[in-house]
Amino acid sequence: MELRDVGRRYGVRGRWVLKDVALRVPRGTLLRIEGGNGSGKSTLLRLLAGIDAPSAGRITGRPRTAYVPERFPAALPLTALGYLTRLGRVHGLGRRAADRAARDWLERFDAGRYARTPLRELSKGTAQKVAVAQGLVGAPELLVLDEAWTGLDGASRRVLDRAVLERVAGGGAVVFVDHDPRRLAGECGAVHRVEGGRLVDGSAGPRVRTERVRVEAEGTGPLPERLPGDPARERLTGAVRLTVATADSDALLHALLTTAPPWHIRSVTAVPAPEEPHR
Ligand SMILES: Nc1ncnc2c1ncn2[C@@H]1O[C@H](COP(=O)(O)OP(=O)(O)OP(=O)(O)O)[C@@H](O)[C@H]1O
Repeated sequence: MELRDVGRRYGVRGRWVLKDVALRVPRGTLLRIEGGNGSGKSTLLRLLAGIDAPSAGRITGRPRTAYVPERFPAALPLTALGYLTRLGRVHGLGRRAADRAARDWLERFDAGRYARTPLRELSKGTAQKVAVAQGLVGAPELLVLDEAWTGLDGASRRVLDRAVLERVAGGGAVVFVDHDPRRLAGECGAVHRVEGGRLVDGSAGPRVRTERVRVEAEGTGPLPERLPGDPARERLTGAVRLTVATADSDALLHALLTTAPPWHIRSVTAVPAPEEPHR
């Protein structure tokens, strides 16, 4: 697939969120997209996924694509298995093959016992497993992952890491955004950074200096007293800001999303080392 001079703005007079983006996504490659908050990463992923169209430029050679969005539409009136089986059918699998693939992926994510559970009754962690499984069930030629690891437990994150590498080894392309700069580090064919609406080579950028992650979250219940990574806490209006070492950020997000009642994640920002505030 190839993007040529691609631009995207929301509204005819809106500012260009992306401009003159040129990108080739060859088969068998793993591509990381990075960039600051609101820089346009999700916009680029939606264009790559084909669920949004560019305002300028062209996208050619689209392969069979699956997309795991930042937020999963869990309100569909389907069970986990019913949903995954349908997605498998959409990707061209026969009824039995789709059923088998759906069950396999639920098992791999240790969620087989929720096969018959309606999507809207799933916990946040299990819903995220289903969200990720729907991207994998049809073995797509292009897989687009927007923060897909967030909300998964440690074992499931490793399952997803492996699944991504399997897709790439099988000739598929995977493009992802993740707040953890170590995610599949060393495995990426290329790292690109969205900066000022342009796509630039990101491999030597702030990524390597990132040591901490700042999470802003809001919730109706109390914040758990013990949180992974013992984050620095800062109260905001109606929210809390937590800063932890990058190594602890996944565990922190998982703890916030799975506490009862769950906390809602407002934003996740990588904090480059030179800007690190005093704790
Ligand atoms: N549907 C939309 N309508 C209007 N503006 C939008 C829309 N989607 C995104 N934007 C704007 O486009 C810009 C880029 O947003 P985008 O979500 O792509 O950034 P991002 O890098 O993924 O951000 P984050 O890291 O916070 O997820 C932001 O200013 C955002 O407000």
